[in-house]
Order: sequence, then structure tokens, then C-alpha cells
Amino acid sequence: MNVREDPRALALGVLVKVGRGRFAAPTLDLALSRSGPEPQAAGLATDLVYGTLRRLRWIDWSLKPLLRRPERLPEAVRWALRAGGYEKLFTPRPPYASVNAWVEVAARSHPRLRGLVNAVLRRLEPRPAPEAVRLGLPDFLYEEWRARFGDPGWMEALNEPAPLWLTLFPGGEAELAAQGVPFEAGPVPGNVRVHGFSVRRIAAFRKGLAQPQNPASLLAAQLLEAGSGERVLDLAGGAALKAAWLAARGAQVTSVDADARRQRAGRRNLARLGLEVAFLTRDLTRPLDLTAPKVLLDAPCLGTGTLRGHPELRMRLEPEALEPTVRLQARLLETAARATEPGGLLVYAVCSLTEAEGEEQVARFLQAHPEFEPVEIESPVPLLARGHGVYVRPENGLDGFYYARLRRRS
Ligand SMILES: C[S@@+](CC[C@H](N)C(=O)[O-])C[C@H]1O[C@@H](n2cnc3c(N)ncnc32)[C@H](O)[C@@H]1O
Repeated sequence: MNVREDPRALALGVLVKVGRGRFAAPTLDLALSRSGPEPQAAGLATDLVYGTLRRLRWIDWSLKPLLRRPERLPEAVRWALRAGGYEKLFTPRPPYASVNAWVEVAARSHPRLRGLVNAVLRRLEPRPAPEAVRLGLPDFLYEEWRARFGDPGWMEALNEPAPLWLTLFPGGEAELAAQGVPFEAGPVPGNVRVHGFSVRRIAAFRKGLAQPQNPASLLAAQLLEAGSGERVLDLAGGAALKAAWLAARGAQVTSVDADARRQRAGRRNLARLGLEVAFLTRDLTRPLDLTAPKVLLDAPCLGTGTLRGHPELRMRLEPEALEPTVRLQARLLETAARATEPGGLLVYAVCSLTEAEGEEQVARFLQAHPEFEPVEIESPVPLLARGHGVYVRPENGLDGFYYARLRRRS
């Protein structure tokens, strides 16, 4: 059996690469597009990759008493045990069949370890574990979230599969309906939740009428309330996803980012959507020679609100990364403040739910900048907390975001 026929072998190849530092989504996409499995097999491979990464802490915790030196195992065998553990412990598929399947996959590259994989997976049971381990969260994050937001019930929602959300452009809804794609309106206007279709199979996407985007990400752009013809600066704009929606509303957007490669991808995507955005490649820790009445800063962050869609971040999040990230955000916020014209609006957004990147950052900014005042956010999405800005509650497929709207006094 080769990879083309076997979603478990495909998932294993992806997991090994993610273990070496790659990102899960593009690595899986590439593997799927190369081997072209049937939709059902692609669905199984996707569930195995994402599920294993989301549950990794608890799986490793449960494997621990059964393995003397897991770090010494060949990486393919170690990941086969983890993915086999995920399938046995966390999916409704019959454990006997999935254990057999994983023994075969692991034995293909390491036949001498067939007995070990078989024995370990058969004996594996979910071991009682502390809540952070069960939730698959790094301790520092779990502790902060518990202390700040209280009841941890919502955290389990970050372990659910990520739905496909689409931002629709004119004609997009009619195209979805014409193709018979089941969808429903999401909490943020202009964005829908699609059922049972991958983005590749959606004609509205191929025709440039739809863009995969989480509603919480789209909301950051909507909070600017930019009108037609209004000048907008999209700072740390990356691949210009938020800029695309603003441009579709008629705003004159300039998207600025330090990463030219991301911007090239953004240009290609905008060409697909038939939209126009100006791009500037700049390091925003330095002042910008541009101003606008509307400025969006979608700052680089730890991404803790996106653990559903980027489960590999759980393995990589270190508390030490917080301080340099917060310092970088503060410098970009300075640049964004100077670029905001008097009377204008600055939206600060991060897809992260730590206090240092959210409320603390904005509180410090407001103290240093009396010329700015926070503006109330009327949120169409449920919130975890409110202060100068708001924290989005990452349930029902929403990513967790923090946004603040800051008006520069005239
Ligand atoms: C959260 S992402 C932006 C996503 C983007 N707004 C979107 O909607 O697709 C943060 C961006 O910050 C950019 N960035 C990081 N450091 C920067 C710097 N010093 N100057 C400019 N951009 C920077 C990264 O390249 C990345 O694209």
C-alpha cells in the first residue's frame, strides 16, 4: 500500500515534518495535493494530523508509563504511536482496527519495532491528568487564562475541528447556492460557515468570490468602519486578507509589511479576487512616511487564539517568547499611532488572548498617548472579557482575538 492509498501513512509523513518545525496546514495541504486522495481519505488524514497535535500533551502523558525512552525511538515510530494513540483514545473508530492499521504503518519503515508498537498501542489507556494536560495547553497559558477568565469550560472548544468560514464578495453567495454548497450565516456580516466541502472544491473560491477567513479576523477589519474612497493603512498586513475586504468596500488601502514573500502571496490572492490594494514593504519598527484617517494594526503575536487551526503552536509556545513579542508590538503601535491622522481611528488587533499582548499593551499605550482615547466596541461575537478593548471568546469555531479601537483626538 502506498501513501496515495493510505491516509495514515500520509498523516504520519506530515506529523514527522511538523515535529521538525514545519507548520501543519501548509504541510498537510501540500501532501494532500501531491497524493490526491479521495475526499474521505483526505478527511481522515486531516483529522489524524490536527487531532494528534491538539491532543499531544495528553497522549504523551498517557504513553509515558509504557515507554522507557520515547525520545530515543525513531521519529516515525514515535509519531505513529502518538497518532495511533489519538485514533484509539479520541475517535469513535474501532480501537482494534485502528491499532492494527498503525502497527502496519509503523512496521513499514521499522519492521523490527512492530512488536513494540503493537504492545504499546494495545495497552494504551487515557491516564488521569491535570487539566492543562487534558486540554493540551502549555501550563503558563492555562494558568494565565484560568486566573484571568475564570471557568476553563471554553478552553476545550480549542480542541474542536476548525470549521471552514468564508468571507463572501459580491456574487459569492449566489455561486455557493448554485453549486449546492450547504452554508449558514456566521456571527459577522459577510461571512458564512460552510459544511461538508473543502475550500478546493468550492467554485466561488476558484472564481474569486470567496476568501477563507475566520469571522474574528474579518471583524478586525470591520471595526475600522472605513467608507468607500477612504484612505486606510493596513499595517503588518501580511497577505492582505483584511485589506481585501476593505478594498472590496471601496476603501483605498495601502498594506504595509516587512515580509515581501507574504505580500507576493497577497498580490496573487488579490488578483484572484479582482481587487486592488497598494503594497509597501517596510520594517514598521521605523516611522512610516504615510498617514491615514483609518489605521489597522494586526500585530504579530503569540497566536494563542488560533490553537484550533494551528495546533502545532501548542508544542512551540514558550513563556519567554512573550516579552520580545510585546516589545515588538509596542514599537509597531508607536508607528501606527504616528500614522493615524487627528480625528482618525486606530484599530489594534492580535489573534492572541494574553493580557500582556492585549489589555496591558493598550493600557500602557493610552497612558503614554493622552491624544488617544478608547472607543467602545459593540461586538457581534461573544466575549471573554472587556476592558479598553475586548477579548473574543474562541467558541463555535471562532478564533480568539483581542481588539481595541483608539480614536485620535482632533
Ligand atoms: C498577524 S500577521 C498579519 C496578518 C494579516 N493582517 C492578515 O490579515 O492576513 C502579523 C504580520 O506582522 C508582520 N511583521 C512582523 N514584524 C514586522 C515589522 N517589524 N514590520 C512590519 N511588519 C512586521 C509579519 O510579517 C506578519 O505578516
